[in-house]
Amino acid sequence: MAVIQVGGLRKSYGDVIAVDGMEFAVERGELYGFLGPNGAGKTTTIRALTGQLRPDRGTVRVLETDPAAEPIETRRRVGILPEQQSPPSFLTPREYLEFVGDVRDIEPERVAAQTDAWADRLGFESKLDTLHTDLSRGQQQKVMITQAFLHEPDVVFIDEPLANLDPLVQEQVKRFLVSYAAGDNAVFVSTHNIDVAEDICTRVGIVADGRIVTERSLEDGDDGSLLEVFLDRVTGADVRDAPSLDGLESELEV
Ligand SMILES: Nc1ncnc2c1ncn2[C@@H]1O[C@H](COP(=O)(O)OP(=O)(O)OP(=O)(O)O)[C@@H](O)[C@H]1O
Repeated sequence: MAVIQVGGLRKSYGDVIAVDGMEFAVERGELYGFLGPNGAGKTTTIRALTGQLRPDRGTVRVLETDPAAEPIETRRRVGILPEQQSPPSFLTPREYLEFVGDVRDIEPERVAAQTDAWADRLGFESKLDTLHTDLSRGQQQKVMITQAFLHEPDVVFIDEPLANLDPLVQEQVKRFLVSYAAGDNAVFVSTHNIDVAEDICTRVGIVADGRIVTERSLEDGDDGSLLEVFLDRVTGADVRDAPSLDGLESELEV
């Protein structure tokens, strides 16, 4: 049974139609990639899925709950790593994670154990008691990843999970996401990065103009690379006319 379900979703901001006719479903065990260019409607969809905005039309269900009707309950049960969000500058990672644990009703001992495990996994043990204002962007991103998984949620929404991380930590986070999804959870990753989607996702939905234009399972070896499908469905370009795939690919990784 699907733990994330979106049907006929529409959301506009004034005259701008950000999402229209968005449809997809994600089941436990899937690492679903939401891949699309700037302005395709990815963040708007995630905000509808996490109870941060009310759709104009359509159905949104997360763990069988309507996030617009029960935003607090939804946010308690899922993990969210929003795009470009930083932990509070006036707190240390340890204080912030204690605060997050408190809001989510997690036992303090479990919060402490999870904090130590994540600090060890991502290598920020020495920064646990340093104010966020004195941490690098990458170190702050590690704290944000930790808060999303602190309560070991069944469903996690992540916007650009690898932003600001060095290559070694990127590999660790990628491996963690794959194993977390395989443990009967659903991980939903929004990204521009075709390589990352191809590397870790079990299935990818390609988003353009506010809806999914095609979906690809990456487990059963669908024909063609994701880049070719992306170019064909999003830009209408024939990849054989392209002078260099590498050049195009880096252009797409905004
Ligand atoms: N608060 C807002 N007010 C007006 N228009 C908005 C607002 N938020 C988003 N939009 C518009 O809605 C469309 C979809 O935006 P959205 O942020 O959902 O795209 P996205 O796929 O997440 O893009 P990116 O990859 O650049 O983050 C864009 O045209 C954007 O300009």
